[in-house]
Amino acid sequence: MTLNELAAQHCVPRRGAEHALDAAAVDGLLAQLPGWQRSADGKGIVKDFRFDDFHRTLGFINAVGFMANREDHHPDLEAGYGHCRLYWSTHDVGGLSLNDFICAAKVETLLAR
Ligand SMILES: C[C@H](O)[C@H](O)[C@H]1CNC2=NC(N)=NC(=O)C2=N1
Repeated sequence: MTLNELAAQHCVPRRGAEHALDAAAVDGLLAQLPGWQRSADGKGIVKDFRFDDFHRTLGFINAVGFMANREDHHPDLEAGYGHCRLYWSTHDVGGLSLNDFICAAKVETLLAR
């Protein structure tokens, strides 16, 4: 699946370990997402986004937050003056589901220009 095909999908509720993606599926999807990596805990994917100043960082956070509410799928955020680290994981699955990759792809399209 390409980045644009991922970004065109919408999250659906995914609950239970049967929705967890295996290592090969995660590798295949990560290959479509520039700069995204597995998190240290192995249960998520992360990327740190850099911005020139605080208001650009906050604008990004607000755009991500709006999308996340629409999708009912929410990232962990860690931010400072010029950066925001996003962490996507599916709590209801206890690891990575397709929802995490759909949202990561949507973040990439938010930034595309
Ligand atoms: C009912 C609703 O779909 C769930 O509570 C959603 C809300 N947002 C969520 N966000 C994330 N990151 N993981 C989830 O499992 C999750 N579950």
